Amino acid sequence: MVVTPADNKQAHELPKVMIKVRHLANRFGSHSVHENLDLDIYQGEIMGVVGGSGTGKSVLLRSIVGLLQPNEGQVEVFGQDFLTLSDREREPLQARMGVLFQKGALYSSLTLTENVALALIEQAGLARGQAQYLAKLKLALVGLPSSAANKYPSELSGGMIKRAALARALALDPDILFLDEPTAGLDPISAAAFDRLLLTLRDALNLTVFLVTHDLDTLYACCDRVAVLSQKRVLVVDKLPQVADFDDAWIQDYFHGPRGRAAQQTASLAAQAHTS
Ligand SMILES: Nc1ncnc2c1ncn2[C@@H]1O[C@H](COP(=O)(O)OP(=O)(O)OP(=O)(O)O)[C@@H](O)[C@H]1O
Repeated sequence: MVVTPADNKQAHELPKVMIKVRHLANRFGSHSVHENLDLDIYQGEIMGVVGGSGTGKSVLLRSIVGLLQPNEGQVEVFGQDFLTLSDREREPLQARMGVLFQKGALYSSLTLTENVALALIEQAGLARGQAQYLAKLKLALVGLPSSAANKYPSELSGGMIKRAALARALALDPDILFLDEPTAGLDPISAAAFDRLLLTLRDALNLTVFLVTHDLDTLYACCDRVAVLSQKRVLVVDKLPQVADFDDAWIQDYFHGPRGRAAQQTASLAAQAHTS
């Protein structure tokens, strides 16, 4: 059973913090992207990270997973001060984090099985045969038919490629999954199917999910809480209705513009259908 922050509160227990970011600053030359950014992510939650283009959502993701050294601040993951660890100390923790990058980036010259197996060979040191066997299980886990396993990315639809990239992110059985725009470029039906898959996997695998998205339907369908990046920091982090009520021009446009209203209506209809 997944223990959500809400369940934990009911049990009068504090939720376990999986990612703790404090006073983070990221600057590129004279361009300051983050200053004094704080964020906590709890075990088992899906945290949606939104914000205008260029507000630093991907930079935040890269700072947390250790691909970018911030200029200032602390990043604790699994209770460990990530930025002060040596590469050797950090590697086993990084193996517990799966990442699906914005551009999906599967190797075009490898089949789906080979793409997923590569992570198991390179990062877990598995023999090729074992890695390919496990890779096929991961592809099945994300709902790909066995006939897709030996295909190349160019032979597949966008939705199938996203699923394969997700299988690769899950290759090492991570505790935290980072997704950068996983539904970008998908048609609405494939995007909704991806959202359902994410919820199922979160529950089945007890994942904590850091989800960068512009997709309002995904926010309504999947996220336990939402963090809005603006003004170089997390302007607000809360459950979606509270965030949508926050007094800020970008937030009001985003959540209460035509697309925001449509996403909210879809979510209410889905909730009604679920309860009737
Ligand atoms: N390696 C880098 N060198 C210089 N500038 C960078 C680098 N990486 C990111 N930036 C800049 O940091 C800012 C934030 O980039 P980031 O990709 O995190 O934005 P984002 O919020 O994810 O945007 P989008 O929603 O458009 O994907 C941008 O202005 C970008 O140009």
